Amino acid sequence: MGIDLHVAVGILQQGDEVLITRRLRGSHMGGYWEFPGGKFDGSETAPEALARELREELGIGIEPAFPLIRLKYDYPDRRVILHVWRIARFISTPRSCEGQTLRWAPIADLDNYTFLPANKPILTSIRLPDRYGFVDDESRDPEILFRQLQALVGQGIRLVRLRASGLTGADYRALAERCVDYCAENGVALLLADVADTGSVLPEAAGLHLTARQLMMAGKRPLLTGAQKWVAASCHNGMELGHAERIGIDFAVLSPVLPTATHPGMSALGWERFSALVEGCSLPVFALGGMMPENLHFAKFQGAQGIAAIRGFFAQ
Ligand SMILES: Nc1nc2c([nH]c(=O)n2[C@H]2C[C@H](O)[C@@H](COP(=O)(O)OP(=O)(O)OP(=O)(O)O)O2)c(=O)[nH]1
Ligand SMILES: [Mg+2]
Repeated sequence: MGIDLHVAVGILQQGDEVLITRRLRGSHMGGYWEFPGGKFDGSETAPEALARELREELGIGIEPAFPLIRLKYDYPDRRVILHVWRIARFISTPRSCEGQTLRWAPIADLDNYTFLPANKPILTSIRLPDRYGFVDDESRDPEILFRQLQALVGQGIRLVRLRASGLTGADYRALAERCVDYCAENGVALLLADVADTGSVLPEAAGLHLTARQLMMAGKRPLLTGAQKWVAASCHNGMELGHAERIGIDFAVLSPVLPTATHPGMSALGWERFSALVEGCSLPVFALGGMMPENLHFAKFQGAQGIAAIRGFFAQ
């Protein structure tokens, strides 16, 4: 395949709506919906290409916020590398400068549009928050675990993994039932631990989070019934990330990024390695291991969707 085609893509959001555009018939992949943007010119950086493309296509001036996701996709005739950025602010009202259809679409309705086939991870990334909290205590006490969930939700966390490694079978299921109800009332997406343990609770939850071991044993993405479920996976290296991507996992958590008190013996990846691994993977990836709220902004510039933590969200 020819050279890699670098493309800058901008996500403009107002309230619950994002700006989508429809590719002109006659262009590469004409008729599909996409996000505004276009190819890098010469030695432009992503923010430079984005500023120029959005001026040309929408007639607006922009201030980029941070990189949301970077991904690679092979079309039959070309490989594209999409550099997707969130836009912090824009000046003047976006209008169609090239005859393309523009629409402010509610994020909840994006599945109703036929997007370019490369865009699936972008849609996941837009829907995901930038903080992922784990309920994870060695404790076997469901009360303690439930209070951990309440505390995470109290911190504004809207995506939670119910790991509860000390509980199995009916005990885990009973806790999961309680947590699913609480999360539904509070607008929180709850990911459960294991299909075997969750049974009838699973359709009520937002999805599943697989351990690295479960991931590597899975020959395909677990099929979940119900509207728009997520399957996430824990990864520690490029092989696991690659497998997650191949079997259609929606997003990953990569760890340990920094040394942690909970896994003192384990050697940390460090940000440089984290960044390189994320660059080789086209899924949204959360950074886990020693994460504190103040790491969030930096993590995004290292390619992360955001940060995941067990205790870090409660640091003083
Ligand atoms: N703008 C944009 N391009 C995308 C998205 N997803 C995706 O696969 N692409 C691909 C399609 C195209 O092959 C490539 C963008 O190239 P393009 O032809 O639109 O580039 P451009 O805006 O500079 O257009 P032109 O100057 O060639 O007319 O990236 C997306 O969401 N937005
Ligand atoms: Mg374009």
